[in-house]
Amino acid sequence: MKELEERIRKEGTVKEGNVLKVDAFLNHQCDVALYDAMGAAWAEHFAGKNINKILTIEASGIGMACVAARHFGNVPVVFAKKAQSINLDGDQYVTTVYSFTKQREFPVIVSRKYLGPEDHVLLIDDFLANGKALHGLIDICKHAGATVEGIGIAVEKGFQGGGDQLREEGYDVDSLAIVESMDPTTGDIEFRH
Ligand SMILES: O=P(O)(O)OC[C@H]1O[C@H](OP(=O)(O)OP(=O)(O)O)[C@H](O)[C@@H]1O
Ligand SMILES: O=c1[nH]c(=O)c2nc[nH]c2[nH]1
Repeated sequence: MKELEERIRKEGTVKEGNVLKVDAFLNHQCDVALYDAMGAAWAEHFAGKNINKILTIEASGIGMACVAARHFGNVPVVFAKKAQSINLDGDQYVTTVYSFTKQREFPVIVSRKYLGPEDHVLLIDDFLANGKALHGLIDICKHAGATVEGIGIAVEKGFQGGGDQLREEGYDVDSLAIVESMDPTTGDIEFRH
């Protein structure tokens, strides 16, 4: 998606440790018009798929998933929680995911009330790096008997391999920008086309 690539080039910064910082518009300060264009792009890619729910993971996926839902007939958005809470009741699907930015494992929790065998799910997230978060969400869908219809990602870091692994596993992954390489010394970013 040209608009997203341009924003990454203009406002993104490359940090040591394979970190691309895009918090000026994507995952701290949120450009809602950009989110809307991203939602439209995913809706075009997944047109014809019977999607009745969007599943994401806190925190950064939530905003863009909610805006994207407007392009999928206002389907409900469920976000997996990364901590137990007294506000979470009843039966839950639970798995564990290693967080790329926080560098530790988190429980990933979805209430059984909000995901089941009747669900045809679009997974959405801001970043796809090693694929840990997505595999956690897929794991939860498997436990729930839900069908994963596709995966919509804003920024995939192609060089970390998580996206290609998911494609090899047969998932339809639509990443709106795929970073093929990035250099923290020069700040250069190359995209895959
Ligand atoms: O493909 P992966 O290697 O799993 O990396 C991608 C995940 O990393 C980030 O989550 P993180 O837990 O780092 O932070 P967040 O709270 O900002 O969503 C991002 O939001 C994705 O969920
Ligand atoms: O802001 C972010 N930048 C990244 O490079 C990244 N990788 C996973 N999750 C990420 N979030």
